[in-house]
Parts: sequence; structure tokens; C-alpha cells
Amino acid sequence: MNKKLWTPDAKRIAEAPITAFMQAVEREHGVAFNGEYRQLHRWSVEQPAAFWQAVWDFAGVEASSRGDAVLENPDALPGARWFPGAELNFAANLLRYRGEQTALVSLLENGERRTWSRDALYREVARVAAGLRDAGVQPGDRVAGFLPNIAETVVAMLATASLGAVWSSCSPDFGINGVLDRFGQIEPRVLFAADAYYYNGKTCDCLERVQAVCREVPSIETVVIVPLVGDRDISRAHPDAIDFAAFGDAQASDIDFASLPFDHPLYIMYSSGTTGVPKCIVHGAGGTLLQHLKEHRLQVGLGEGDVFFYYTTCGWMMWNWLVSGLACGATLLLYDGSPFARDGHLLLDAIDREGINVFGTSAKYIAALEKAGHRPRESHRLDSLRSVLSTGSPLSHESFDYVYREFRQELCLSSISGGTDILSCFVGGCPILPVYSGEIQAAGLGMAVEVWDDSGRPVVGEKGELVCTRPFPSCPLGFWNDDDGSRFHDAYFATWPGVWAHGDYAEVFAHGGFVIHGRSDAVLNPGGVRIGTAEIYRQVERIDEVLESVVIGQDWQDDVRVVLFVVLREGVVLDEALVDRIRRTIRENTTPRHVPARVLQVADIPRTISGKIVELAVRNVVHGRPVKNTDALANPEALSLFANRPELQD
Ligand SMILES: CC(=O)CC(=O)O
Repeated sequence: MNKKLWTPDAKRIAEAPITAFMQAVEREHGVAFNGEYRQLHRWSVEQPAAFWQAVWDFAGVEASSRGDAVLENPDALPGARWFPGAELNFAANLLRYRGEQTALVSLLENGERRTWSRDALYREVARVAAGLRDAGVQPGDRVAGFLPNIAETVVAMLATASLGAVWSSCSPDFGINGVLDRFGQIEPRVLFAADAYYYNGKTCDCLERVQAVCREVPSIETVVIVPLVGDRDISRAHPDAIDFAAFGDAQASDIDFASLPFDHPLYIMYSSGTTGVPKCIVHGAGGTLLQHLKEHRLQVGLGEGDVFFYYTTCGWMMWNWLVSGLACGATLLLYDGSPFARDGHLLLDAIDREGINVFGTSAKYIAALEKAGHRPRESHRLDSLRSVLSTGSPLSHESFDYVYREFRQELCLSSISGGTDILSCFVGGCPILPVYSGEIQAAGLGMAVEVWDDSGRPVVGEKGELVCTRPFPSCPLGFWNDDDGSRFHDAYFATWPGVWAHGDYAEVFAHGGFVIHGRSDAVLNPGGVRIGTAEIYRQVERIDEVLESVVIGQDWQDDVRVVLFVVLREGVVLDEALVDRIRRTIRENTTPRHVPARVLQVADIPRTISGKIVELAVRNVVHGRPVKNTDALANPEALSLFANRPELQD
């Protein structure tokens, strides 16, 4: 049993929205959960129609019609239809809180800070929606954003959604081919972009790439530029480019929200694209809204007036997830720039200055803060902080310990996991459950998550595939340009028809907690023993000299051998003593099978633009195989560090 690090006290449990939700369901349905999350979870997957209707009612979804049925075709995954008679608008739900309270704080790494009240946000969306309407945008048309994480991006997305059009975004650090691989497939009519953005002390121009996108994507008819840096000629992007501030109708004070079926498309998201052209994943408005409301209200405990932050770019699904926080009446803190700006103090300062209640980040950020020696509880007050959320990769035990030791004891640290494919989480947090070191607290309500062995049997306390066995509202509508649904089927349902196989190698414990041991396709297989890559990272992270690592299985003499690459602190050289220490740490805490046959130093590790290390690309390079799509990488040049390594030839 992993160490218990936090237990919610009676006050916290009483005040959590999930407690009120549980009581409302008990009253309405004559059931008794005895305050137990697991009982509520069981009911939520056994009674999906009653559960999702209860979420709708509890969260107060705004709709012109809810229809009579909640779930049609209830056993079909994919194919179940949620709220088939409902009509709603996603943006109307995110803009339903009005008044002078702050809706958005937009912060840049140079310290520039702007705020929008709820009413000001509404007016801005009205103005931009009028511009889109004048540009001829209709329900179902695509509008693309090549934008930093700033308030204008939220405005453009909401204006798009208000018309029932489809929003799709890339962050401005994407290279031209990466943008074309994405927007080229979905044929947007309108492109929003920034002139430039700031990252790590540098000003990075966008206009040249915007010009190339406009040239190569002939569907783009209207180009709107946010002059974020403001010192350049926006006509470089397109001769008819419009300044964001001049776009639309400044007199528009009302939004005519298009009321559309529950399943109308809202977002197109992209798979990472590391194995070929990215898949365009289409998500529906109602499913996204309901799932995010459930996760924010019940699994995080977000409420009106809370200050909600997630470190993300607009090229990662956590941006879409963050923005839905408006539907709970939260104030969103948007940040664009390096998370380590001002020696790592900028975001920590923001916790105190903005009064952040929910701070979302990645496992990598937490590990890096620890490696850099930050002790936030000594340098900052942090008294507003109620929850810390982490995703992107498994959060190690050491990082759990670090957050409780060096941030605050009185917080719920929730590692959450799902992904772009479902725009939400399969497993994640719960404010009324304890936190155990290294564990994700629980399966999400309404998500029939299990871990299956190779023969498709559910297992507990053993590693296997993370699956979801029943329909859920945030199941994507499908892939763009996949009329017969075959690519969609192959991506998730090929192993077990009717069951979503997520591609995570995971474990569930008897008390309901989960561990993700890595991606299934990156599992190491020395001597036929399956090892998740996170099992190795967890040990390597303990070594102070190691900043980052990537582990792969190299085909070797009819078997597989484990090869570990490490990035070391500046000035440290990998000598025999350090290799021994790394191996010993791994052996003492795992099994001899986990111990790498080779440990090699590299200067950098390739990762996607949203920061995930790409184990498969490294494995391909080591085996002399081509890497299909280097445009998906933030630092493709790092791949060459793994090619033709003499140490791997014998
Ligand atoms: C929720 C997530 O799973 C986000 C991610 O890691 O992509």
C-alpha cells in the first residue's frame, strides 16, 4: 500500500460540491452512498442516464431544450447518443455568469497583466461574433487559432462557438509544417493569429508563418491578427489582415447564440502526430460541456469565484479544459510564456498575487521545480491554494512527497489522466478521497474504467491495459475526413470491439486508486517481462544529477535490452560511479529485469510541442528506422543524439 499523504477533513468534505451532489442524488433516486465515492462511482456507471442527467441538473446546464431522452443506443461504444433531443450552445454556458467580477486575467512572461470582467468578456465575444457572422461563418464552419494563451484566444473561441462553428487551435511555437499538417486538413474559413509572442526572454515572430499558412491553406478567407507585441506591420501576414481590435461590431452588445443539437461539433483537436500526419479528433459541444462540468465541479471542486490556473498552451487539450472553468463561474488565469520565467518564481508569485485556488501543471514542471531546489513554502504564502493538479505524464512518488513537503500540507494533489482523444480524463482527482503517494485518486464518475489483461479480463493489483467499457459523453464524434469511421475504430476499438482501449499501461488497486506505468506501445519487454517506462523514470528521478531521462527497449540478440538515456546537470559527466548508482537505485527498488543494460548520456531529449518525451521516436532512431513526422517535435534536432551510438552496437 502506498503511503497516505493527505486525508480531507470533515469541513472539506462537507464543503465539497461532490458531497452536495451525492446528497441530491440520494434524495432524488432513493439510494444511499454512505458518503462513499466508490459507491457513487458504481451507481454512476450502472445508471448512466440517471447519472448524467443529475450532472446536467446539478451544474445547471443552459439549454433551449433538454429533450426527453438522456441516452439512446446505450450499449454502443461508439454509437451511443447522449441527450438526442437537446439543443444548446457551448459559449452560452461559458458566458452565463455576468457582472463586474473578473472572468479572465491574462499574464505574459514579461509581467504584462490585463483583466476582463465577465461583462467585458461578454461584450468582446459579441463584437467578434458579429465579425465572424459578417465574414459568412455558419454552423459547422471551421475557425482556426494560431495563438498564444491570451484572453483574445478565449474571445475568438467563444465567438466561434456562439455561432455553432468549430474551433481548432495550434500554439504559435508550431513550425509551418506542423500548422499545415493540422489546419490544412480541416480547411478553416477564418484564421486568428498573433503578430508575435514572448518565450524565455525572446520575442518570436509569427507573421512570416501566418503568411505561409494563408498562402498554403486556400480555404482561409479572413485573417485577424492580435498585435500582442505590437511593433510590426500586420499586412506582412496578409494584405487584408484585420487588427483584432477593429474586427467585428464594437456596438454589438448581445450575442445571438446558435442553439444546436447536443452533438454538434465544437472542437477539432489533434493527435501528437509523432507517427504520421496528426489525426483530427472532432469533439461535440454537449459532451465536452457536460464532462468538463462534471470534472471541474465534482472531481476538482471548482466553484464560482475560484481562481483557476492551468499551465498550458493553446496546442494542448488542457487549454480547452481550462477554459471550460468559466462555466463554473471561476476566474481563469491565462499565462503565456516559459513556466520557469524569473528563475521559476513567476508562477509561484502568481499563486499569491492572484490568489490561485486550483493550480494545474505537468508532472515535468513539478519534478523540475524540485530539481532546481525550489522550496515554495519558504518563499511564498500559498494560503489560497486548495488543489494542485498534474498531468502530461505520471507523477512520481517523489513529486507527490515534494508537493506535500515543500508546497503545503493542506491541499488535494490530484494526478489526472485522459487525453486529447477524449478531451478530458478517465481517471483523476476527488476532493473527498485521500491522496496516496504515486497514485491517481480514482476513476472519474460515469467512466467505466478498468484494467484488463491480455485476454480481456479485468485485473486488480496487476498491470494491464486501461480500458473504458461503457459509453461516455466526451467520446469524440469521430475523426475528420474519416467517413466510414474506420480510422476512428482502428485507433481505439480494434483490440476489443465496443471497448475503448486507451493505450495506457496501468494498474488499479483494490481501494480504487490508479497508477499509469507508461504508454502501452512504449512498454519494455526484456526477457518477455512487461515493464512500463514510468517504473524506470520514477527511480531515475531520485538521482540528483539526472535532470531528465528516456528509456527504450533495444532489439538485441533475439531479445530486448533496456537502454536508458540521461540528461545530467550542467557540468556533470556520466562516469562509472554514477552509472552504478543509477543501476543500483533501479535494482534495489524494482527488479533485476528493470536494470538498464546500457546507460548513456545525452544533451537533450526530443519532445512534442506540448512537452511529452517521444519514446517511440527515440526507439526508431536507435534502430535506424525513420521518424515519420519530425514537425510534431519541439526539438527535432535532439533525435540525432540517439543515432548510431557506438555503445549500442555491442
Ligand atoms: C488529461 C491528460 O491526460 C492530458 C495529457 O496528458 O495529455
